[in-house]
Amino acid sequence: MRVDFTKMHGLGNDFVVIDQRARENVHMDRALAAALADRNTGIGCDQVILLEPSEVADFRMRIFNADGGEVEACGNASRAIALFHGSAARIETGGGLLEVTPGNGGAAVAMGRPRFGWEDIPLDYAMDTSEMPLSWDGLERPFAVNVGNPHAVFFVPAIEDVELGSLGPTIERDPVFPEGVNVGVASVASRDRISLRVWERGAGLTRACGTGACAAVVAAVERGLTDRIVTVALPGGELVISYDEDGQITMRGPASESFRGSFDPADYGAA
Ligand SMILES: N[C@H](CCC[C@H](N)C(=O)O)C(=O)O
Repeated sequence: MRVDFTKMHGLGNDFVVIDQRARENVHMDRALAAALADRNTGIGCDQVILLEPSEVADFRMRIFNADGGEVEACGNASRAIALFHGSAARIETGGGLLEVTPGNGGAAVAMGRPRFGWEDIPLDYAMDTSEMPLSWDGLERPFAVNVGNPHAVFFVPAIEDVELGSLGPTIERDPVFPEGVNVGVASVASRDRISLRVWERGAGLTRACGTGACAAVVAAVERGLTDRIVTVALPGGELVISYDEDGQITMRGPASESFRGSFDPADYGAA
């Protein structure tokens, strides 16, 4: 039986969305997610997003990276799903409960509060997460934070000068990050503007990373580099992140539907 999907993106970070809230049409696993995400032999995307019923929210969003790994959070997909759903909703994710509000060609997402403890990131051993005493070929002393998923944020003078395509995977897979990590390189342009590139865990370089933008703003505010409302310029476009006095993160930005289609799981070796 063919399975319907909707192709969506947030600033070029793209998704295959499969709505299984009414019934399960296909059993998603690592192999099928990676096969669907493959840009040569599959549909092609950075993440596969599954919608399912939830006991604690309006519905549940499951996130599978292009490598097939299931993870806890995806900021850009949260906005895409808000648009897809079409009205305000509470969404259950592995990283916690999100509140989404669609509008103005995108959505606002209440992402919850960041966590800073070394075991929350997680890291392999105790250290100061606000300035990890480590370096990787000149990239050094990142701010580590969990915003539903783990991020290491490096502040640099010029993000385009960083060889993120080679340094990203090295850092992502460093044993100090037992669950891997998303790697952001950020430059602070002013008290309300940051430029950012992200090597995503399980997906590589993407056009945008919503949780990466949240992590970069939290890091910048905690280090006193910016005010609490910041425009983050990513390769695919801009997001506005606020990180308020009581620690709540809100992300605002666009989301789009690209096209709708269907696939036969048997073509991907699935039942
Ligand atoms: N690669 C991330 C998941 C997708 C995050 C990104 N696409 C976003 O918009 O937040 C991780 O493994 O935690």
